[in-house]
Amino acid sequence: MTSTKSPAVRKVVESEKEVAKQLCTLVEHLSNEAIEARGRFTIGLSGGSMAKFLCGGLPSIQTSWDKWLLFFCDERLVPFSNDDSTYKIYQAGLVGKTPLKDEQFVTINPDLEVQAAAKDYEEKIRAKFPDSDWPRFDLLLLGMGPDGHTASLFPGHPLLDEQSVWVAAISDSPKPPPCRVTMTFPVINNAHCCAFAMAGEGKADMVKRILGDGEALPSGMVQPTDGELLWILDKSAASKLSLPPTRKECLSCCLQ
Ligand SMILES: O=C1O[C@H](COP(=O)(O)O)[C@@H](O)[C@H](O)[C@H]1O
Repeated sequence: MTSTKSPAVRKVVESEKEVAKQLCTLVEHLSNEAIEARGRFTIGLSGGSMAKFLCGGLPSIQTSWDKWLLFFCDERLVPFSNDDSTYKIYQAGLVGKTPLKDEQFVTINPDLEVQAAAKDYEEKIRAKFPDSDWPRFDLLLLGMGPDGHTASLFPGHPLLDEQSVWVAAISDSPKPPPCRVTMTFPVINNAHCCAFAMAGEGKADMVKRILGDGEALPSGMVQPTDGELLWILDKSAASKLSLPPTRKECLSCCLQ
């Protein structure tokens, strides 16, 4: 990994619908770029509102779907039949509605206990990134909780300092369900691109604390060392930022 950090590109749009549209345009652009450059597209998904943005818009994009490999930035350790399962949401929202097949999702094994599930998930990722010290995902899509958490990396939690594993187990998540697995910061910050997307007034205070005041909360610790960082916000989520600039020279091609 190199040590240059990219400044965040902030894109502020009118509405939640526009956030989803911008996000799906970004995914389309980066998937085609990655497939052309590296022959495949490796994307990490998040749960919560991110799943709604993507499941609505991705079915209409133009991409070589058979070249996609989909991972989870974090996943809740519950059966795939449980409504808390992030895989369940994407499976229902994308398989059958796009040409994506179940086999293209790299999923956790929800039958394992949490430490074993993290180890197993790391091995599955390692198999797709052989001979790598750290995996280099094309795109990691991240959400931000009201406490500033991202993936399953929560404020004040010892996992924020985890530097040795690709995937960590958490059994005391402050947000239910308590048992989850999560990518760690060295993995997240080694991606070609990390993108946050969010909408609504409920995100505004935390957006200001992180992007405006620079507080070192987990979402603010997403700083790719040699990649792009993008925050797509609607007007309400950006409403407490005094000046929401967009750095036009970067990623502008796909975010008009
Ligand atoms: O629990 C989780 O929360 C975050 C944020 O969710 P949101 O609905 O506020 O966007 C999500 O990114 C993460 O994947 C999930 O496990």
